[in-house]
Amino acid sequence: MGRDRYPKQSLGSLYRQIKDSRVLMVGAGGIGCELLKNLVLTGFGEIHIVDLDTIDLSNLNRQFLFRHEHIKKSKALVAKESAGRFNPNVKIEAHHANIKDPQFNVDYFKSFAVVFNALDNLEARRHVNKMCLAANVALVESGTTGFNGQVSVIKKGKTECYDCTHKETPKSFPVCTIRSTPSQPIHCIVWGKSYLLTEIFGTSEDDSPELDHSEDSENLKELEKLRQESQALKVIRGSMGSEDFPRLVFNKVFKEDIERLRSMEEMWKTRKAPQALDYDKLSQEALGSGTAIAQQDQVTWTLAENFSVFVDSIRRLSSRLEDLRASSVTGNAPPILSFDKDDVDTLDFVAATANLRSYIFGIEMKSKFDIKQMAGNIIPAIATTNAMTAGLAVLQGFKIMRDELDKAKTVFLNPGKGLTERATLPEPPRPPKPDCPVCSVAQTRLIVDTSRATLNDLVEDFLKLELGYGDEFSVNSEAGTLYDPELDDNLSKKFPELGVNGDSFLTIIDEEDENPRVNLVLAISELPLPKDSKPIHLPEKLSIARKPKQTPAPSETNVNGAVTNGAVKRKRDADEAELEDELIRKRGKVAEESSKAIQNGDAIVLDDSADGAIVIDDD
Ligand SMILES: Nc1ncnc2c1ncn2[C@@H]1O[C@H](COP(=O)(O)OP(=O)(O)OP(=O)(O)O)[C@@H](O)[C@H]1O
Ligand SMILES: [Zn+2]
Repeated sequence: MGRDRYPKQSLGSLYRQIKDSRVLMVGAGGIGCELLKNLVLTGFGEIHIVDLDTIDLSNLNRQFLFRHEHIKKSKALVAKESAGRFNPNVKIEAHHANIKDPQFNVDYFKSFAVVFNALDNLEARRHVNKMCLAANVALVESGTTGFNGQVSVIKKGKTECYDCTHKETPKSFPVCTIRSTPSQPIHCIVWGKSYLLTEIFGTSEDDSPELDHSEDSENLKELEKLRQESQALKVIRGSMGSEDFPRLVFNKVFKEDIERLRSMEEMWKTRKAPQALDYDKLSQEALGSGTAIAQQDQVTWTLAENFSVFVDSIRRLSSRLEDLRASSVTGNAPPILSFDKDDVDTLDFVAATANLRSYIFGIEMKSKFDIKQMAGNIIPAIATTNAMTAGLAVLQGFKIMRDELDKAKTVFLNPGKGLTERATLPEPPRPPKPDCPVCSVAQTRLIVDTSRATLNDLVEDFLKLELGYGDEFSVNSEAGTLYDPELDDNLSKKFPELGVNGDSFLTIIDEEDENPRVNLVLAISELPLPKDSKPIHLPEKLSIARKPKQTPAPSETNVNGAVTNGAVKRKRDADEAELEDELIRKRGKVAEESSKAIQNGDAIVLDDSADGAIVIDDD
């Protein structure tokens, strides 16, 4: 019996089309492994995989294409090797690379019938969304968080794009809460991870997205003191590797800094004052506890045990950094160590220092296991959710292949009532938002001879003279604003000096009060043009619509309960808000509506406890 008998039977005429198609899968992690297996077994003729990461021990419980011997190898390459065995008729091409690399340009995206996202971060999802819009290729976007999953179809001009809806920014904490007045375990964990670890073994706390500096101006005096404390810690870094190093760090952060804080009586009128710790006393108490305790990650360590793990982990990290420094090449950036939830040395350090600080402030101490979840912002990944989501993604892929976009669905997967029942809630995709800055735009490719073209050529010659823009507009790259009526310093600069190269995108925002045009997105292609011609050339006809008149958008409540008004400029660009926040926002609605869907007989996935069969009815 041929391996393609069943796919042929169930897919009918679509089978041939699928066999001749080329699809792209971005991300080969939890969803990606399941998705690749589905694509290969369905018989998609050519599958490209892009993933930048290598395999980690913690991936193995659910990323079933990987085995222990694959740890540290490329996910994309191993996924190709493992899944290729399921169906040798399928051609798989694997790239161990970032999807944002310039080799994956608009033409590359154009070469696929469908793009499947199996990513885990907002930034990469936004990028693929933008590339698929530019290439006019359909994208199946998917994501999971614990028991919740979501699949949606994105097609230029037909459906909402990834950026049409607001994505929440990750949670950050005011600096003073973290550095001076912690009140919850998470505050101490962020302190251990984003302040102490980075100050001693990394660069500087200022880079951390978890620290919110927006209230800085209200606390200038305290912040000045905190800056001095950081400076003093930097001096202590100089004795890294010495026998005394753990004591020096300990006395600084768990004694002197705490005593200074405690002396600020105003601060402790309404809060419990912190209590400094004593190194010698704790080392006496810790004599019997040893370092093996660090392996017990489900129990809450005693104060003395936390002390032992602190001393041991700071020594482990110090010698690692010393070794890295000894082998680093002069001229390169000095080596640093940064937090990784799967790096046991950094995790032990963060767990122990967070707990010591919690003790000082009278906050509950936590187990290393709990700290790992909190420090890594981890919601456990559920293999079954990934598998179901990947299955739903392929079903949507079929509709795209059949050119039946009108039948495509945004599907929410969520835990139904109880543990055994699961349900999906399909909705028709929403239309594109007329004011979306990403998809409701005019878009074109622009050929630029970057060896000659200056920003002035673009602004004066191309935008004003050729396209008829007035005086009020701005030119923006991914790095920020390059030009607006108040910012003309860059006009004489050539494109590469502004960080704009082939396959960069520029967005032109018309800021005229009267009847402004929609945003214009220019996909730059680098090409030498004849010397006697202009250095910027528009290869295709372009028409730019006017922005729809603003009607005040209804207020909506975000995850954190803050009310935002859709008419106000959206807060954009956070690295890892991911799909999760959207899912959390929708979770309440899904739970409520899925029970309605059950009553109405709409599409549903039910785990039938009688015979274990799972029925997926997606239409
Ligand atoms: N810009 C990018 N280019 C290519 N691949 C990416 C990019 N960003 C993320 N990925 C990949 O997307 C995949 C997402 O998979 P998943 O959510 O299962 O994460 P993971 O890192 O495998 O697991 P976990 O984060 O739960 O430990 C990862 O393999 C990751 O390397
Ligand atoms: Zn959009």
